[in-house]
Amino acid sequence: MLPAFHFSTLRLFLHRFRFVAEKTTDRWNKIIQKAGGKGEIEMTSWLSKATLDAMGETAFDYKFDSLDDGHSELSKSYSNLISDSFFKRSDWKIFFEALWLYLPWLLVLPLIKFLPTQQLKRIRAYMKEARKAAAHIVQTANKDYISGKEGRKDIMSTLIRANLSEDPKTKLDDDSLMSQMTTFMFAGHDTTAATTSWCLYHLANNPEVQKKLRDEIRQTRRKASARGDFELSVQDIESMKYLAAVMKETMRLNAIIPVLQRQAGRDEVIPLSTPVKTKSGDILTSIPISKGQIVYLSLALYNRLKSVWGDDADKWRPERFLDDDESAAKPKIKFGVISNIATFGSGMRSCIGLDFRMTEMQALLIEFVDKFEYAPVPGKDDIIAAPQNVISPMLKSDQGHNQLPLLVSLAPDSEDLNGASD
Ligand code: HEM
Repeated sequence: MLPAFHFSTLRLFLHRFRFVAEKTTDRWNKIIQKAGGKGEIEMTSWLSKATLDAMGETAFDYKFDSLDDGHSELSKSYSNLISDSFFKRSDWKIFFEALWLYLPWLLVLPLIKFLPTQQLKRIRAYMKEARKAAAHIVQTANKDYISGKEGRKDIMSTLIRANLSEDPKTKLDDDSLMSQMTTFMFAGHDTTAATTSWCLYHLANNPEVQKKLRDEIRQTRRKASARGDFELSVQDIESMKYLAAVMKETMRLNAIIPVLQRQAGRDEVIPLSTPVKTKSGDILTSIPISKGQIVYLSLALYNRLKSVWGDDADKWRPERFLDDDESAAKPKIKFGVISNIATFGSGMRSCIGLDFRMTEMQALLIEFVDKFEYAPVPGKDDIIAAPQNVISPMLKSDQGHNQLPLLVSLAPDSEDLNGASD
């Protein structure tokens, strides 16, 4: 899959991410203009729409149109697929589903196609639509390859072309290729939506950081327009160190996949970097693991270890990721795939979508922060981290679904909103 996630492919996506970001701010602008210049916007649902559209545009060259209220069948069947089935379950359904865990898989697997639970019905409807869309992409990419056309640039098409030139023995069949579409949607949509929501949450609660970030964005835009460029280039975006620090600090503090699970392939002894004292007073310097044993790795805990990040590990402070920040944690142990943050896993199964997500979030945040100012909504600021399919913001006083209401108004000296500023 690596060719599909190559940096040169991702560069091509920047203008598509930008398009989605502009469409989102356009919708928000309409809402706040109607509310007299300042309005409440529920961020998680909008970001879920924006990231689904961005995923469609870049990964499959497919228009979900969810920012236009989801006219595509796939978008309708996918919308809130996991969170709905997670929360809208009666006690008997939870009991029924829990029973499966005690049945042999060989018995359960053939039944999954027919079981009438709400969750499985929705997953089956989604799979039907996803397969239709994926089959179309696979056929088009195959045709382009045979006719020697350069073809489409989305991730799936690049993946299909790379696969066609593979050794026939290791090639994926069409069915496996189509399954990748579902993997991308599950792995890359809600994850980015939740992380961007957390980012806006922290910016709303830290107005001085929000202003500093906006200043950096505008300064970079001024430099680009002095060069005669209308849009920011990839290099411009890469040069925005404060934006990167804001994103990294959010990913550190809000690891939206908090725990990974691994199964030991053989008996092993894991050495500990620091000895641990158990409740009975024994000192452990290593942990023995038996073959087949399940090991849980807490990414969220590592990201908040005081021994790694310093005494303010629980505080959101982007400055810790700036090179010139003297007080930034300089950890002795290096872990993960980006700046010692565990959020994307580590090693050969770490997140393949890391650069994709960085580029997407950069494009969204640049647009969002340049155009609007964000603040908590009085009386609706009791935000907690809730375990849904990923860890998302939710109101403590109104639990049941993702929610991040924020007060949104035009940012000072905001331009480019069809004359809507001032
Ligand atoms: C903030 C956003 C994201 C987070 C926090 C995240 C996190 C992770 C983590 C922790 C893993 C490792 C799972 C494991 O080791 O068991 C992973 C794997 C993966 N991610 Fe992401 N991810 C994000 C965005 C994306 C995006 C945007 C895509 C695709 C466009 C993506 C595609 C994948 C895929 C395909 C894998 C499986 C890799 C493998 O098994 O070899 N992710 N992700």
